[in-house]
Amino acid sequence: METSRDTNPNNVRVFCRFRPLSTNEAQIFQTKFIDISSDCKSIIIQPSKQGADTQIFNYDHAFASESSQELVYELSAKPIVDSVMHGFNGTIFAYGQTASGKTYTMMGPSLDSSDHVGIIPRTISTVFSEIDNSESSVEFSVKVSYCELYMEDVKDLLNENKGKLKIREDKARGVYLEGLTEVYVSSGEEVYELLEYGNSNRVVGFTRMNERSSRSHSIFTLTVSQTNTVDLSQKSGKLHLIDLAGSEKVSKTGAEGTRLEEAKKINKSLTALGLVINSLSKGAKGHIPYRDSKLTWILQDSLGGNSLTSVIITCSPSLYNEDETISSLRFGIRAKLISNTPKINKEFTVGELKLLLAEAKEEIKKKDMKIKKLEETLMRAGLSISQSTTIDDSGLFESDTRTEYADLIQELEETREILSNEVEENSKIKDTLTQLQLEFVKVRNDYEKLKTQYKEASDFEKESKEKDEIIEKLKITLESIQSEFTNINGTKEFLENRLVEKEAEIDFLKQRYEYAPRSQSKIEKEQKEIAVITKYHESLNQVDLIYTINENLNENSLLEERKKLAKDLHAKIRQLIELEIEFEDFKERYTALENSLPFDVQEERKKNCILERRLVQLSMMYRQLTNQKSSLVVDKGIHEKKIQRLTEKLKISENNYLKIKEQLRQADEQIQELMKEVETPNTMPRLSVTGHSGLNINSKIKKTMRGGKADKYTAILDQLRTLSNNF
Ligand SMILES: Nc1ncnc2c1ncn2[C@@H]1O[C@H](COP(=O)(O)OP(=O)(O)OP(=O)(O)O)[C@@H](O)[C@H]1O
Repeated sequence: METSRDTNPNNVRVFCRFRPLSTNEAQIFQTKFIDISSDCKSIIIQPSKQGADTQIFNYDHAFASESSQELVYELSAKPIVDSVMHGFNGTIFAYGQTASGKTYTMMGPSLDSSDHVGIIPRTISTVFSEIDNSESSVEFSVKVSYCELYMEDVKDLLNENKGKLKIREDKARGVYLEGLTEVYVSSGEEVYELLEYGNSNRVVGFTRMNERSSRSHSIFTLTVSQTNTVDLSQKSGKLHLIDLAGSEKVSKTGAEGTRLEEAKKINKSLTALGLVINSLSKGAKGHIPYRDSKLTWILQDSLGGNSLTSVIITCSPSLYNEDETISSLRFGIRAKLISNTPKINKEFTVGELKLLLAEAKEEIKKKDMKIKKLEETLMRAGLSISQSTTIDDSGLFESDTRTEYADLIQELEETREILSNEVEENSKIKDTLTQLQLEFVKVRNDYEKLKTQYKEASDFEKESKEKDEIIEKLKITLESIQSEFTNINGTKEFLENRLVEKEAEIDFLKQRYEYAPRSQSKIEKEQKEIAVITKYHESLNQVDLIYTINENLNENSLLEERKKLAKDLHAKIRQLIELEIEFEDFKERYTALENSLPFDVQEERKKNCILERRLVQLSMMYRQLTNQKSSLVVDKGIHEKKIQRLTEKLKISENNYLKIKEQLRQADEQIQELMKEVETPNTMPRLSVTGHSGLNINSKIKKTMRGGKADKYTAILDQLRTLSNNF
């Protein structure tokens, strides 16, 4: 048997995986009957019976026993996971006889060993790492559900109290399970916890072929929704990861009682799956028996619908299982022929809707022109285009042409109606989007305003802090000035006292002078006389000078006058000399008088002089200090007024702070409400779950994540929250 390798990219992709021989098989049925081609695309089965042909099965990839879990994931699952991250639906399921390695492939032998984990845990890691690495403008939300189909009943593995779930179908949601628990998650760890919890609820039992045989089909579903916060476009991808129960020959598994009943149901649903795949592989357009079993009904979209699907056929390499292996390989070949119609599940942006609208308008225009031309042709043929005029009336056309024309008109009318409906629909969507955009702009503006207010508030806070510091400094300066002033006052008082003392001393000294042979006043009087004489002498010298000048000017005419003046001058000089002699005499007498004073009086005089100088200095200091004091008093007044003004400003700013804080709180509330409105999923019913401890399976609250972990919007909210908390 040979199958075509070149298939449509939308076809179900099929992989085949052989597990290693089990211990039993290795001991008893060692013979391997299969080979894998060198390009790992084909399985070659050598005939075990004489005369039979070699069989070749072609797949997208064939994994040998030693293939790693990572390789299986990278080739069979990763491309689908990537597509889900781009808004496509995806399904990955493992199919094969019991104990062929389905659970090993989908889940892995244990969730704890990272090297050996299977497709489901690896998918979870990919999803969260792709979210982390995507654009920060994209907002993600991820929700998971986990259920099993046991004995033809659907059970919620995340809430065992749910009972049997019903399968529903509607246009908007397609096929879904009513009441299935869907949990929003924001990290791989959360999903692992849910997985472990769900796995612990799965029905697993011992059979002769498998110690831990899955007695149910399990469906783990991840829905990744994303919103581009720039153009507001939205898309969401749903990924079903399915571990089917294995078909089994009851004679081999030795199933009895419950195990037998389980085996019957499992085989029945797998037969239904085979029939659906058969119908689809033949390209049947009509009825596909999806509803013949719950398994095929649930998988309706994954098989021939809006989904990218990978099937991994798991097989035993042992000759003991030859029939089952060949049967599984055939199933895979049929599945490979199924063509799906995957499409991105996205909401249009305004720009895209505008484009669609423009295209629709263009189409209408073309059709209108066609109609017009046809009408003109009719007119030229002498027909009017009134309601009553029919082609039959004219009798001008052959019946074929009439029918064609009528069909065309009909088609045009229908197209026009469809297009106008579309235009109407588009304009409604456009309005909604415009409305949403306006709301978004409003929220953004509000945020900008708040940001500005916050900035102003912080500036004001900074300014106030600076002012507070200045006030503090001024207070300290004032205090030091006041203490300096007090010191100066003390010094001033001390100096005043000293002055009084010194004045008393001077008085005392003055009294002592009275006993001297010549009093101080007399000395002063003599000094004054000496000064007068010196002045007079100087004036005489001046007159002499003038006289000399005049003499040079007019020697002859003033001769007489000169003689007279010379005479006067001589007389005055004589007088001066006499006065000088007398002055010298006075001086001598004064010195003698001073020398004749007793020693202590002389000392007292010297002291007196020093004290007088000190007194002058102190008086000057006192005057300076008084001036300083008065300027300090003025400064103090100014500073006090400044402090008063700043205190008033501070009060005003405190009030402003309180107002801004209140505004921020209100804005935060508004944003929270807005976000709740935007985020609340309106399609999924809210579930109330009870009975689990520790595990948050009640999480119907959407947890949004930003690509690149640079969550701007959340950051804004956090900023606002912190801001309001900080106040
Ligand atoms: N590729 C593999 N490498 C090593 N061991 C494997 C591999 N595949 C399966 N096994 C082992 O084979 C045994 C059966 O595997 P598994 O339980 O996955 O089969 P199954 O198809 O899920 O069976 P069932 O349909 O009964 O649930 C397990 O012990 C498993 O560890």
